[in-house]
Amino acid sequence: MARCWPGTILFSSKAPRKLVFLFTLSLSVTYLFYSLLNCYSSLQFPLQDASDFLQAEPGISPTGTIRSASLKPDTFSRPVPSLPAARDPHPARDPHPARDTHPAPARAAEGKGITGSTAPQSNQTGTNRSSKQRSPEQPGISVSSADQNQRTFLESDQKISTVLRTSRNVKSSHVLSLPTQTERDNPSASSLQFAPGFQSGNSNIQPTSGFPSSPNLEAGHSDSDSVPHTSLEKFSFSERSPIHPVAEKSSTLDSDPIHSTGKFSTLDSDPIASAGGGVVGSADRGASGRATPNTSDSVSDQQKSSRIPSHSAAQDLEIHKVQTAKGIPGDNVALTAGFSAIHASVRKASISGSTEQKSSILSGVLIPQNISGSVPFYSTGTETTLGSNHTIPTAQTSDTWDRTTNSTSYDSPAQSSAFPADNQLDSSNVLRSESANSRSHFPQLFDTKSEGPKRTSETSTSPVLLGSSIPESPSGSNLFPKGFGKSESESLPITETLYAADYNQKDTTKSTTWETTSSSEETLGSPDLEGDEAYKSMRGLSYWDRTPLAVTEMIPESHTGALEKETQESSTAEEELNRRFPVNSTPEYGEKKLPQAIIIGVKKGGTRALLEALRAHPDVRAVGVEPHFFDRNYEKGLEWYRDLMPRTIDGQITMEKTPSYFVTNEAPQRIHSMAKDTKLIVVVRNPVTRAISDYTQTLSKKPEIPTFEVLAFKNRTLGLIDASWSALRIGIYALHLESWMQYFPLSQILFVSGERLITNPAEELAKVQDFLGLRRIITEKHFYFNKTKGFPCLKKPEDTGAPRCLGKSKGRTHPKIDPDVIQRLRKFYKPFNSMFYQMTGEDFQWEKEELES
Ligand SMILES: Nc1ncnc2c1ncn2[C@@H]1O[C@H](COP(=O)(O)OS(=O)(=O)O)[C@@H](OP(=O)(O)O)[C@H]1O
Repeated sequence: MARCWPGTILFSSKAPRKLVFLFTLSLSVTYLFYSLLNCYSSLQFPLQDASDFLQAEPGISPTGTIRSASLKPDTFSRPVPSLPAARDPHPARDPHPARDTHPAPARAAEGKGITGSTAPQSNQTGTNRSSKQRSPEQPGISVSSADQNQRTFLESDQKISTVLRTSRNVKSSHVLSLPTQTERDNPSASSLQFAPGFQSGNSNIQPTSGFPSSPNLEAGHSDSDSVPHTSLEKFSFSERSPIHPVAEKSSTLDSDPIHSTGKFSTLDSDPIASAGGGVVGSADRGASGRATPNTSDSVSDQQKSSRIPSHSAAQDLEIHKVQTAKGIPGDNVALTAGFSAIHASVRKASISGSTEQKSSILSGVLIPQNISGSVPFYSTGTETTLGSNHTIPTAQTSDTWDRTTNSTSYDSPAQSSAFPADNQLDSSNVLRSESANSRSHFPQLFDTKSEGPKRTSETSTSPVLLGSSIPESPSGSNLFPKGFGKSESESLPITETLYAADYNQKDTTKSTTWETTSSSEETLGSPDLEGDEAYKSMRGLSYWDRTPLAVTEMIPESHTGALEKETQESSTAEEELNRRFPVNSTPEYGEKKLPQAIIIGVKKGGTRALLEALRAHPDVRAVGVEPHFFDRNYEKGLEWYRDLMPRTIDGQITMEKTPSYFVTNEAPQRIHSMAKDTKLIVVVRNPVTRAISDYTQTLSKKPEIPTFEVLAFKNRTLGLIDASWSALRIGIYALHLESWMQYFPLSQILFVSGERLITNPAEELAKVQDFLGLRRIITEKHFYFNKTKGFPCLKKPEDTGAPRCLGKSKGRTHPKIDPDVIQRLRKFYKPFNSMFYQMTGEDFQWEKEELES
């Protein structure tokens, strides 16, 4: 050390002392100068603690329960990444850029037809922008947020904070702040303290004036109450309404957040799987009243397990024990509130986060074990098969409007039974779903071309949560699940193994054996139309009836050649009809355009009924079958797609419907890339009924499949719902919607109630016509309720031709499902439904309907 000091050398020389002194002095001064300079630099860039990157965002909540944060402006040299309004967040990066998107704007000037006008033209921050059905003035949940309809992702090396979304009339922000490494290593540290309300099972729920569209909600209640608003000091997302300060005093969810009698709900029981009272009816179609053959649960859980490889029953049991020991019910309220934030966080982490970060985001958020009474458990999961190409060939499909009799009658069969107490829930499914849904945003983790995640060290922690989410101690002393905060290699094997097993075996088995997955029955080229007779009778019907298909509307032979096997087996009735009875009612003029509006979902929601009704509109031209372009046939290119479309003339809009788009990860980006002003319509239906309908469709093709009850559970004994089963997963609408919200403003998406489409089709059609910028031509005069069919059918305004009902593939008799299972599923979906209501600003009243059934 001394040798390095120059003064030592100098002093040992023979130089005069004065010189030596001066030289030493100058060296000292220089040294001092640089030291000071260095010190100054440190003061300028004190990067000691990642939490320093975050600063409270002013003006959100005086109580500080909202932990919205933003980057200190001088922290990074690069600008804070901020998502623009959904209008054009992702400039074209599509392999098939649309050459001619929509000449429709011309029509806008004429005041008819679709235009791009409803796409956000500015960076509006309001949530009810252009939807004619909703106005910004509408009351509803109001949750404070610094940013409306704007997302700001904040990240640092150790903390990720996400401010998420608003919806039409709901201003909200979800903030997720993840623990630092230190916090993870020392879980008992205060850093992972949940806000008092949350920790004690409370959440900062805002009582609101209710949804604008929910006049029938019980007084004093609002579905917004059931929307999970959690407030955590850290590790949380929270929402609160400045206009409902009382919420601070009482803000809890009870087991029935939506229909509880108190002002506020209390999350002190498992909203998903807790004991319920007498139940409540089956999810059978309320309008038909047809016989419902009993399909008893003939396959044991063990049998099912053997068929559906999953994580072991022992693991399930372990979870169960832990939960029981802690008295902790499963909970997906927290999950519901969380998955958006999680989704976004994962997405963000996928861009820049470390592997560990990715892992901690999910497992950390989803397994907050110190939350008494609201601990979600995630066991092993499987990947979903959504968007896969497994379409079961249809032997008896129909999509025509039958000639039937006229009457009006609505039946509403209801059953009830006691719902056994059970505090188990398998939310892993949701997590899997989330993981799956993150695929498109997680390119380095998922190979979207293949069925499973890439087997790289990077991917290993992505499916997260599964194995590593099993709590370490039932005592609650450990705040983190096994593997959390540990090295990647420590926690990885469990995750990797279980995930791989589930993914590669279980779902594949399901999807190939008894799964219809996302496919509906109207795949391009597949026969979903029946009754040539009915069709023949339709020819030449007056304007409001089904627009006769032009010859050009036929699927070109060249197109069908490349279609899937099952779709090649027979042509559609439409094709057949056009072959036999070529019509020239729509001459070969006009041009084929890419669709300006698409019914993107949901499968079994009532999409065919909607499209057929719309096709009665003279300004609508729609391809009769499902092109599946954005999920299965994308590589064929936009010209292929366009060529499928019917010709349109000025003032007409082109439409198609493919319900599986809604659950296809790539679809939002692809449609956005085609035309960002594309209008999207989603017909939604009670997810439980939808699932049964979905199952019924599969059952009609594959009678040998296990019962619904068997398929619905990962482990029925433990009450672990298998949301990886696509029939269930499709119904988590909020999850899927979020993907669309990355690309489209909500004002560009119309949600149609599948239930109201049956009970009041004219009203729904009015909404749709408004949304599409069409004249309100389809009205109640065009519908009648057909008792035989059990559904509304189109009637003729004049005495020509015949009324039309949808074919026999619509309105199948649902099998009778165990009421307990139905109840379990209702509880499972409830928080997701609530979130969906919040996101859309509409209460679809599924819970109310369930109570009444
Ligand atoms: N008017 C009318 N006629 C017949 N059926 C009607 C009608 N309106 C809505 N529905 C409901 O539509 C459900 C089928 O939904 P989809 O057309 O979206 O199914 S598919 O995804 O295209 O296969 C179908 O579901 P199931 O009853 O379970 O078969 C019907 O409930």
